[in-house]
Amino acid sequence: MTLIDVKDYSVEIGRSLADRVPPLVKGASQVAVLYAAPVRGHADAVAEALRGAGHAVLPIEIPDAEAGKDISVAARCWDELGAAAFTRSDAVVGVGGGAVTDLAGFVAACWLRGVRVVQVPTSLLGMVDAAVGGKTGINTAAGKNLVGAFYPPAGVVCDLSTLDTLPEDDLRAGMAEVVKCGFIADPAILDLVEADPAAALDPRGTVLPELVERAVAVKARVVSADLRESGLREILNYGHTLGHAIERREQYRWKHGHAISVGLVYAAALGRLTGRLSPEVADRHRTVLELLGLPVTYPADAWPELHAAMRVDKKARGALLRFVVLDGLAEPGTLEGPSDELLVEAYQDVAGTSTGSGGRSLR
Ligand SMILES: NC(=O)c1ccc[n+]([C@@H]2O[C@H](COP(=O)([O-])OP(=O)(O)OC[C@H]3O[C@@H](n4cnc5c(N)ncnc54)[C@H](O)[C@@H]3O)[C@@H](O)[C@H]2O)c1
Ligand SMILES: O=C(O)C(=O)C[C@@H](O)[C@H](O)[C@H](O)COP(=O)(O)O
Ligand SMILES: [Zn+2]
Repeated sequence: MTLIDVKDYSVEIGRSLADRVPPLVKGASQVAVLYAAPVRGHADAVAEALRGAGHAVLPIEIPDAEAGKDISVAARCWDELGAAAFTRSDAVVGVGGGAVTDLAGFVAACWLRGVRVVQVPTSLLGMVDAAVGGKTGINTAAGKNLVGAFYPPAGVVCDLSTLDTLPEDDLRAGMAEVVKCGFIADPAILDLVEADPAAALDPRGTVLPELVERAVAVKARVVSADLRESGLREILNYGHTLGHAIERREQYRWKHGHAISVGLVYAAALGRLTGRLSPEVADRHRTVLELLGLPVTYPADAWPELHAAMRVDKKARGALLRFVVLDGLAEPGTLEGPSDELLVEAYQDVAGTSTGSGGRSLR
């Protein structure tokens, strides 16, 4: 097992780790286990380990994927905690993909103004990103993750054996966030993917665990330095300004990682067109993502809707849009208040209508 420390807690990475959960909820009489139907088996294993350690378990099944990140679902969880007389010494455990861990963290952050939460991510994306770092929340009609709290977990248990049941499409989607970490901080990730994309996607091989560890290390370093996103943490949002707009336009039926994949190509185009990023590194975004079978294009006629949706991005300041861009490999920076002309030009890379502007500078 590998341990990666975040400021006040650790991320444990290994196989068959259900028994690592009980020590993290020590002192709790009751433990609510939140999960969605596709991971019921994994949640049962965690519940069994908790019962074995003497805890009373309150299983709460929530709707799958983005349908779970809804205020009505959070309210139902709070009703169940209330009915069970859940106290401040009790604990919540989220078992599932990023949607479950985001919701579980939010439920725990608000109940009695904060009870312990332990995250047990079962998707690749949950392990390398969603369950680590304390961003919790739900979606609203206005956009993605617009209501939430920074609420760090008491611990994160990444049981790699759960990935054996993860659908391949979701495994690929998680790789978008891994690749993001490669571009913003750890280019060895990109080298590993390019050397053998099939190995990178094999949950029983040795490459995927290394990618998980590297991506978690990037996230751990960043959130340890800036939990509340007052500066450095914004780099983890690389590719997300357009990505979240796509998710909203698709009414959350697109996988988060798929939307972020397209968003990464867009962010790379912004870097290239402002003369900050070389055409080679910008192109590398598309090639790495394509090697992993991830989407890199989106319809041209969607632009007006996407542009409007980007206005509620959390990095925006008033009417000023702000993007994370690269000044080189592993050199993230900020692009503030880009012109509409630049935004449209960059979108042509995504819409497949680019006229091949190469390294041309456009500010
Ligand atoms: N809080 C953060 O910092 C952060 C970071 C990145 C993403 N997110 C959020 O995470 C969500 C995306 O997470 P995701 O990609 O895990 O999607 P998801 O939670 O929707 O899971 C994808 C699908 O895989 C299923 N699944 C998960 N693990 C499984 C397993 N081991 N076996 C079988 N099926 C399994 C889920 O039930 C779901 O159907 C988005 O809501 C995104 O906004 C949050
Ligand atoms: O941890 C972060 O910070 C991130 O930005 C990680 C992202 O991958 C993640 O999707 C996050 O939920 C997006 O946050 P948001 O604040 O833009 O909603
Ligand atoms: Zn993300």
